[in-house]
Amino acid sequence: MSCAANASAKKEIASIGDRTFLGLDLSTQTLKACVLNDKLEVLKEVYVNFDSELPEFRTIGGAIIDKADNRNVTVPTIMWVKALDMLMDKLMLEGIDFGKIAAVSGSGQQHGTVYWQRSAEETLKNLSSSDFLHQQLSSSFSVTSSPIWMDSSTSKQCKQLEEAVGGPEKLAEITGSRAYERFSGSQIAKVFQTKPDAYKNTEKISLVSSFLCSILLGKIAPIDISDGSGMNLLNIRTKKWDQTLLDACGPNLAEKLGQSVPSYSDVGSISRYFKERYNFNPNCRVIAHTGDNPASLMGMRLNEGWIAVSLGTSDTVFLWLKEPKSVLDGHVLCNPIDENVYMALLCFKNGSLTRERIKNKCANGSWDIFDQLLNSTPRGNFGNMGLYYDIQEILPFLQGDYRFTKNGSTCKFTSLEVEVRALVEGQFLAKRAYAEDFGIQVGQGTKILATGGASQNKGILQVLADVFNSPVYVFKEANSAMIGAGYQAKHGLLKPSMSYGDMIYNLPQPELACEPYPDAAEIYTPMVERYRSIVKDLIRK
Ligand SMILES: Nc1ncnc2c1ncn2[C@@H]1O[C@H](COP(=O)(O)OP(=O)(O)O)[C@@H](O)[C@H]1O
Ligand SMILES: O=C(CO)[C@@H](O)[C@H](O)COP(=O)(O)O
Repeated sequence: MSCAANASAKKEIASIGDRTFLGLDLSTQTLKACVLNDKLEVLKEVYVNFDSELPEFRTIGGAIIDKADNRNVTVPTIMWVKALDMLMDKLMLEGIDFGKIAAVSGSGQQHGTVYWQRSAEETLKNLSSSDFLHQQLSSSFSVTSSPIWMDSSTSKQCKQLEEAVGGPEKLAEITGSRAYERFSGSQIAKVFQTKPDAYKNTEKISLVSSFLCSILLGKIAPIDISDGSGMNLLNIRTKKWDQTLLDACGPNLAEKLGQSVPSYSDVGSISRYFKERYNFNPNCRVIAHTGDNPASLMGMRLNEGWIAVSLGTSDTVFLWLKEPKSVLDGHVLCNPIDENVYMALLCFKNGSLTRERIKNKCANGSWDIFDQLLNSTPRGNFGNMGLYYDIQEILPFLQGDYRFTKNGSTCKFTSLEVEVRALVEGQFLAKRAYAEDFGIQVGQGTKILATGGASQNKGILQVLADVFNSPVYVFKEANSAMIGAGYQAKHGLLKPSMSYGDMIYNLPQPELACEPYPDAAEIYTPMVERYRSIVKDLIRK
């Protein structure tokens, strides 16, 4: 190390009150960043939207869906790298003092996998700070398009994984979930089976979260146990990979994945590339990155008694869980704050993009008109109900549009406003039905915390409050995964001297957005039962 480098290595990060934290979120449609001060207030946010700012990759909603069957869904991995180049430049243009950043953490859309070519780690270590990352990492991926969470092409591999351990119940008991098509284990198995040479040339496999972390670290970062629980490969009790499951997916998988770590782990200092190109302080620490839902749990400061509903590209329902449980519909993940507890997660694929389709069809592409239509129909929608699945849904496993009047199935509703309400009510009826099946108590005393892009929409939140017969709260900041990553940066840096609870103790409480109408239970409790029976029929058919 030169004298100058040595001196700068000793340079302290800004005084404690002056230090900042960087939180990143590589979600489906956007790469987001926030800079938080030591009080965890947001100083700056910047975004790179994939469809509009990186049009050369031709994504729609951040993904490329294979039109042949709508089941193969991927993203060119290099697009995410280029987005990071752009995000860093935006932060620089905003005048961020990178030297004050004490720690960085991040989150990523869950389940997606990145396949690092042999020698990629060498490339990561030796990046030249005068060039963009995407110019230098363009040949670092043995599989150039990463399968993401919207993919549903791996039913065959799911069956194989369940058979390897004695059935779906056993797999759910070990890993927190039965086999799901989007989970990383079956995706890796598909790569091994369909692209054996690419698999052989793969030195390491990352999740989207640990891939982002690897770039900041300048070496392959470990997978954290919380995002790792979305792979069908990790034993959620021992927090170790399950060898039988690894063997069922492909050879030498343990080496390719590396050891998993608790989500708050300090995994090293920021790489030379970021120090030289952006003037990061050499003492800036990189904290492990996690999945966007676990990061949201942190950002929403969720504790017992609350149910979180995230309305992003996917819609998810999640909550804090003290003990793991075995369920066939839904997931149990290791908790990103404390490895001795868990979180429950339900995921619905057809969230915001489906709402956008109906907005474009019925409301001229305007959320304001969408809201007017929603508000011009009564709760219960005159007995009309709709289920809309643009792509293969997870819960329930259905695709297509299904419309019902109070007398039975129909191909078309009589008005646009009925269609809009049918969509929104149908989406929340599904969430309530699956939440109840999971064992979540809905009703008396339930409090809902909403987040994600669509949580800015009061009309949508009112339907959520009514269907769940519970008040809905929001934080001013709707991007809880990004904020949660910022919190994890500080938590990981200070642990064990400061607990997460102490760290967030003085932060503002969420604000009440909507309360249910007095007739909500009377209207929606029977509708949940009707929804269950419709779904049962559709699945049987
Ligand atoms: N006013 C609004 N009403 C309903 N949905 C909205 C509104 N504003 C944004 N959205 C939705 O938010 C979505 C993006 O949410 P976001 O949480 O950023 O997604 P992700 O994190 O998955 O990339 C968009 O697809 C858009 O449909
Ligand atoms: O598959 C899941 C969770 O199991 C999704 O929730 C992804 O994590 C994508 O998240 P968003 O981009 O929609 O926030």
